[in-house]
Order: sequence, then C-alpha cells, then structure tokens
Amino acid sequence: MSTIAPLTTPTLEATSRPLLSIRGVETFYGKIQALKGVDLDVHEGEIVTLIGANGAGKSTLMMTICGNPRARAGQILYDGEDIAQLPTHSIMSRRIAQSPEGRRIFGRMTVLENLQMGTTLVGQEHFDSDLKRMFEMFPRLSERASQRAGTLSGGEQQMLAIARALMGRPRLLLLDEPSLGLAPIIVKQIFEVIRELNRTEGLTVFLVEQNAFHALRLAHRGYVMVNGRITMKGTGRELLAREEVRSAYLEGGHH
Ligand SMILES: Nc1ncnc2c1ncn2[C@@H]1O[C@H](COP(=O)(O)OP(=O)(O)OP(=O)(O)O)[C@@H](O)[C@H]1O
Repeated sequence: MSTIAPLTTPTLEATSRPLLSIRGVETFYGKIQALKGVDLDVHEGEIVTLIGANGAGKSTLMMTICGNPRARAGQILYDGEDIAQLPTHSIMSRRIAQSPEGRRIFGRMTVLENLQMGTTLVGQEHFDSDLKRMFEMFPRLSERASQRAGTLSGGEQQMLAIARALMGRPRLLLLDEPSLGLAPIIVKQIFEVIRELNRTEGLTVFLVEQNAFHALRLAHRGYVMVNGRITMKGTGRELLAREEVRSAYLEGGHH
C-alpha cells in the first residue's frame, strides 16, 4: 500500500513558542475522572497528534480545549492566555476551529450552506476566495455544492467538516479522528490536505487519532494517552519506532 512519506523536518519545538500549552488538566464526567493531569504543547506551525486506545480520553481532551466539558483543574494556555474557564463561543472566537468526531455537519443543509456556516466568526470578506480554495482542495465538494450534506458519503462528510472548519480561518485546527470509518485512499487524501495546509500556510494542527500509523507519519510530534494520562511523547518518527507503540497501536495495522 502506498503511504505518505514521514515528515523529515526537525521538530519545531525548539524554534517556536507554544500556541497551545496544556498543564495539569483534569476533566470529570460526574464522579468519573476522564483526564488525570494532562500536559501537552502544540507549537505554532506544528502538527501534533494524540493517539490512544478507545476510552483513553482523547476526545475528552479535545472537547475540554473547546470548553465543554470544562477542565476542573489545570490550565489551557492559548497564545499565553488561560482559556480553560471561558465559554465555548468565546474560545472559538479566538480562531480555534474544531472538526469533531462524528463530523456533525448540518445534514439538511447543502454543502455550500454548511461552508457558509463556517464563516460565522470571520464574516464574508474572504468568502469567495476561501470557497474557491476549499473547492480546489476538495473537488468532490465542488461537484456536490448544492447536494444535501446528509446524503454525502462518509469521506465526503469528513472533507466537508474539515472544509467548514477551515472557512473560519483558524490559527489552530483541532481534528478529532478524521480517518474514522474511511477507506485508506480517502484517509490519505485528507492527511495530504492537512500536510499541505501546514506546509504552505503554517496552519497549526492538533489531531486526535486511533489510526496511529498515518497520524504519526503526518505529525511533527506525538503523544500517547492511556487512561487519561500522557504516557509517552516524541517525534512522530520516534514514536513509530518504539516497540510499545508498535505493539499497542499498530498491531494488524497499516504497515
Ligand atoms: N458524556 C460522558 N459521560 C460520562 N462518561 C463519559 C462521557 N464521555 C466520555 N466518557 C468517558 O470518559 C472516558 C474517555 O472517553 P473519550 O471519549 O474521551 O475517549 P477517547 O480516547 O476519545 O475514545 P475513542 O477513541 O473510543 O473515541 C471513557 O471512559 C468514557 O466512557
């Protein structure tokens, strides 16, 4: 199977400041503690991935960054400001865009209307040029601009969710399992778009994935989460080479 080549650029950690800096974050669902003191950094211009098994707390971390649920302890510094206790709309207005797990596109609206929804926080100024760019990046969406989003295939819905997030011109793009349920060829296309945006525009990306092989090849750096705690971190390459990662997350996988 052909795969995207691993990133060869050195980690950006040494050369840039953190855009997102998570310190000691704890999140609860009632009495259940899903995050048990998480520390994680995403530097400007980096692609960082978080991998882990089902139920490890990956989505919870993503959602906690967005303020729902709120962190019960710890700090979430975004561009130096602690956003941990801010309401979600106020977090989103800081140009953090999320493409959530399960996509959550507006099924009854057309592709075009969904993309318009993505501009709520940035206005219409760049709409035409941004739309053109999205349609160039995702030609499948262009061909289906007036189709109801609920009738798109899984891969197309995922592309739409990412495109909608990008219409908000984010500084930080949060992606929750973009590969979920998609054919390998579509996963590859989506990851290539993410890499291209990072390379050409310096878009900062924090990606949560169960598809560890592709995610670690795409990312500059990665973290492994087990039971609400970070247990390993390193460059994508380092983590891919580690036996613990290979046996736990790549078994029977795509390598
Ligand atoms: N709304 C909720 N109420 C109660 N417990 C929850 C809720 N959402 C998640 N949990 C629990 O929190 C833990 C972490 O779940 P989370 O969805 O963050 O894991 P994950 O790593 O994203 O898993 P997956 O890869 O399966 O999506 C799990 O034990 C889960 O059952």
